[in-house]
Amino acid sequence: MRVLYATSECYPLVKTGGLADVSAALPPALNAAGADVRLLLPGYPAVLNGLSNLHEVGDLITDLPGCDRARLLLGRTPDGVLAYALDAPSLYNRPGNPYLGPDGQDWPDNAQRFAALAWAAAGFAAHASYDPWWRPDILHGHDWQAALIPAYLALRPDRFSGPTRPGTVLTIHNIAYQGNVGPWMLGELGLPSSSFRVDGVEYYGKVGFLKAGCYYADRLTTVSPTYAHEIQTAEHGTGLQGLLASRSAVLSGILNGVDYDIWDPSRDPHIAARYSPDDLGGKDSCKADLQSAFGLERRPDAPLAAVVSRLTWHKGLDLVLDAAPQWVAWGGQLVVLGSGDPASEAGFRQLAQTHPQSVGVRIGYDEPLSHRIQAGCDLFLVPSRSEPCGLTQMYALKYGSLPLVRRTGGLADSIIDANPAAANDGSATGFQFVGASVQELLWSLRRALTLYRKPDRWQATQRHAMTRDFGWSGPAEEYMELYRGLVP
Ligand SMILES: Nc1ncnc2c1ncn2[C@@H]1O[C@H](COP(=O)(O)OP(=O)(O)O[C@H]2O[C@H](CO)[C@@H](O)[C@H](O)[C@H]2O)[C@@H](O)[C@H]1O
Repeated sequence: MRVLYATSECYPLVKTGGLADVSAALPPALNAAGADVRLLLPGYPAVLNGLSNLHEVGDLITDLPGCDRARLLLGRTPDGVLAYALDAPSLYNRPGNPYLGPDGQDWPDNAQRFAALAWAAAGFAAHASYDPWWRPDILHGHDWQAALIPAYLALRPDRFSGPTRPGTVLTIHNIAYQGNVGPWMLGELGLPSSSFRVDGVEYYGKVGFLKAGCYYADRLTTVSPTYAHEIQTAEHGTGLQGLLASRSAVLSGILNGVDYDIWDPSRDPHIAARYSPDDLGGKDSCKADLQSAFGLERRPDAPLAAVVSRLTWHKGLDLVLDAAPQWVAWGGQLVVLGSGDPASEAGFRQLAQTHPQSVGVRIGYDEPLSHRIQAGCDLFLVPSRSEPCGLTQMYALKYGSLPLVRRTGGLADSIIDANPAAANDGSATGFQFVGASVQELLWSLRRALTLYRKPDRWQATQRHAMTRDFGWSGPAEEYMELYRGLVP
């Protein structure tokens, strides 16, 4: 089973969020399950510099949207997965964030940049010249950046028909990001004007990349079963709910996994002391390390809650901001690592200034610090309004930092609330709340505090959380089954 896995980010080469973690971990897991997966990545400087043994394959590509000359290079990721880099300097040779310019705004040509990625992926279906030695059976695109792949196959048979048509899969990691552009872009994107209709690429008067993918892909997946259901509703579907409901027979939710080579407190090089379910002692040192890193009062008995997140509205962190004064009044501490919405950044900065002994805030992106936070906190907060899967709550389980989450998407599917029934039979792994309100968040913080004040029961819950298996082998099997359904 040859799978071309087209994605706009992959850890550790380029990462802005969870998509990068999945793109790094799922392909090796699929390869271990018997597939032959190769990545296709935009040739950002970090990708060209980070892939080893990079060499040119195939002919020059001269028909990409928005770019007249590009090369395909093949190399290996640090995890050993083969990866094609689409070397199109006019589109990708820019430093920093893959989507945003130095002014913090989207690059104005993002539509062309990611249409080109999809175009190159679709080209593998037709052109033996792309890589004479390797033709994919499946084209698997991720998020809006790769969502035009199935649209190109369907709408441009003049360019993209080959001896056999590969199956197409589109995975939605977050439906909130859709890639919508004005209809005047159709020609530049290589889409026929006849496709600008509701049963095509049109989406509320615009060209919708994600919409087009949802319409044309053979299979649609998203990253948790609950989110697969939620995106068919008006509350979460962001306008695509009708289309997705009409395609529910080919839509499924496969929960993401965790790469335990990277996220495991018994061998994490970033944390102050190693620990495991059998010996939790090191976690106290990690907590002390975290308190001093954020200049907080060194109180071993203070319940320390933490957030590591992009600061966007859908992550629900305004609720944390509003609940924090009460949490501090209860004796709690809080550390926050994140960046994003300027108002949210300012709010957290202000909170830390008001409570310097109890609240520490770091605005920015810091991978090693995120490990120290996972290890050093007691409670890990993910109060998202919507959360397709969420990875940090699963990392927190492994680090014995009990997740406190809103019951939505993958948070609902991965955390078992410490309600009386679950607490009695020992199955609880964290805390959930339902309504996106400060009152509900505070109520579950209070429940967490009550459990925290019973160290034996708290530690039993930690141990249970730490031994849950959210590795990638199960999800990889589910993707394999899906692929098999597409290959005759
Ligand atoms: N300031 C910071 N410093 C360091 N590290 C930071 C950071 N901010 C975030 N991170 C890291 O980025 C990743 C975030 O992953 P998530 O799954 O929580 O969210 P994201 O919304 O980006 O991903 C989308 O895609 C993923 C993958 O499918 C889904 O799980 C998710 O629900 C969906 O919204 C984690 O590895 C986290 O540690």
